[in-house]
Amino acid sequence: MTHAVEANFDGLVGPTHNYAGLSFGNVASTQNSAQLSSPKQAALQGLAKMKALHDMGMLQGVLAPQERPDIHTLRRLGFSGSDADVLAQAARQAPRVLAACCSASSMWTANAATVSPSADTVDGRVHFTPANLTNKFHRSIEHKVTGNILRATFADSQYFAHHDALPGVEHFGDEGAANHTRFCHEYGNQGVEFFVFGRYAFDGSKPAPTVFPARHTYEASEAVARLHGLDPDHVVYAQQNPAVIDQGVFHNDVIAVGNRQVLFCHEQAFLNQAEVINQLSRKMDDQFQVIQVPTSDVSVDDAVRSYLFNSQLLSVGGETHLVIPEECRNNAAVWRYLQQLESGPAPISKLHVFDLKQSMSNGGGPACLRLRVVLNSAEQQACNQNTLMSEALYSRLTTWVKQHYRDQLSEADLADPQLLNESRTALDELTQILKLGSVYPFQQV
Ligand SMILES: NCCC[C@H](NC(=O)CCC(=O)O)C(=O)O
Repeated sequence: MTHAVEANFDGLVGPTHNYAGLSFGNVASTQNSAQLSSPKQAALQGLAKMKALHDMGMLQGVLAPQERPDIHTLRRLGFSGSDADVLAQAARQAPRVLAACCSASSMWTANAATVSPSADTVDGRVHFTPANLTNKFHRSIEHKVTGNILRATFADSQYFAHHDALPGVEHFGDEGAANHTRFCHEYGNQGVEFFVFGRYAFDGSKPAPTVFPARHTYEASEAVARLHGLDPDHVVYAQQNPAVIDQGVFHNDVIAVGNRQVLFCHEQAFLNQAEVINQLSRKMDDQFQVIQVPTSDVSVDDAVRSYLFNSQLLSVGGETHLVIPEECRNNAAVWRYLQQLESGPAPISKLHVFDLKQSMSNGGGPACLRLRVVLNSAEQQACNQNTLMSEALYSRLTTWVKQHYRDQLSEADLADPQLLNESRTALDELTQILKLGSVYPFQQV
C-alpha cells in the first residue's frame, strides 16, 4: 500500500469580495444582497482556518483567487476603451453584469474542480477537471484561470493530469467537488468515488426541482468519471432529492459530507436514499458508517441556515473531527444535535468551530472553501511547495492581506478603477509569493 494523505487546498478570498446576490437558489447569497462586505476580514477568516488545520497536523494548501474585475470578459461583452472606460461604461449600462464580473466567488474551491486520486485512476496519476459552473454567469468565467492555477500548483505531468472543463452548456453543468466525495479505507488505496447530481439533462421523464435550478447534471458526472479513467465498479452515482434543492440545497455539500468510511448526511439528502447507501456500503466491502440526521432533530431549513453539513470531516490521528461554522452553535436544534453527536458512540469525537461569517453570508461554509486533494509522498514532493501552509506563509499572507485589502466594499465601489489597480498589484505580488508564474490575463498581455 502507498501511504497517502488528504490535503485541503483552500481558496484565498480575493480583494473584491462583495455581496451582489448573484446566486438564485442559494438562500444566503440572495438574502444578503447589497450588504457591505469586508474583503480584509473575509480573507483573514479564511487564512485563520487554513492555519488552524495546518496546526492540527493536516496538509494544507492555498489556491490563489481570480483576477477581478474581469476586464477581459467585459471586453468580450463589447465594453471598450481604457480599463477605466470599460468599468465606467459597464457601471452605467449594465451594473449587474459588472457585479458578476467582480465576484470573488473563486474562493469556494470545492467548486474549482473534481479531483481523483492516483489510486483510483487508470493511468495512476492525480486527475483534475475544472468545473464549468455554467449555471451562474459569474462562476462560468472562472474555469480557465482555475485551470492555470491548478497547473501552476500541480505542474509535474508525471504525477498530475489536467483536463479542460466540460462543454459550457447546461447539459453538462458541472459544479466540481461540491458534488463529489471519495470514500476509502486508507487514502492510498483504491477508493469509491461518489458523484451526486441534481438532474438528468437528456431524460425529461426523470424528477427535477421546480423552484430553484439543479446546477449539475448526471451526464456531467459521467463525463468526469470517464475523463479520469475511473473503474465503474468503484463509482456510485446518486441524484439529489429535488425537494431539498427547492429548499436551498444548491450543492450536495450543503446536505452531506463524507470522508474515508463515514458518510454524514441528512435523511432527506438523496432520491432513493436507502438504495444509494446500500450501493456505497457494498462497494466499500460493508465497512461503511452512515450518520443520517433525522428531520425530527434537524430540519432541512436548519441545515441550510446553519450549514451543519458544509463541514469538514477530518481524520486526525485515529479520530474523526468535524470543522463547523459558528452558525451551527447559534442554531439551537443543530447545536443540541452536535452536542449529542460529540459525546455519543458515532465516529465524530471532536468539533472545531470557526468564524467564517464573511463567506457564510454568500452561502459558502468550511467545506465550500476547500478542495480536497489526496496525495502520496511522491506527489506531495511534486506539488508547488510555495503553496503549502506554514508558519512563514501564514504570516506572509496575513501581512499581504492587511496591506492590500479594503476594510469595506459596496456594490458601488466595484466601478472604482482604483480597486482594479489595487487588486492587480496584490495579485501580482501573490503570484510571486506562491511562485505561480503568470496565471492571470493581466500578466499575459
Ligand atoms: N460552494 C459555495 C458556493 C457559494 C457561491 N456563492 C456565490 O457565488 C454568491 C456570490 C454573490 O451573490 O455575490 C455559489 O452560489 O456558487
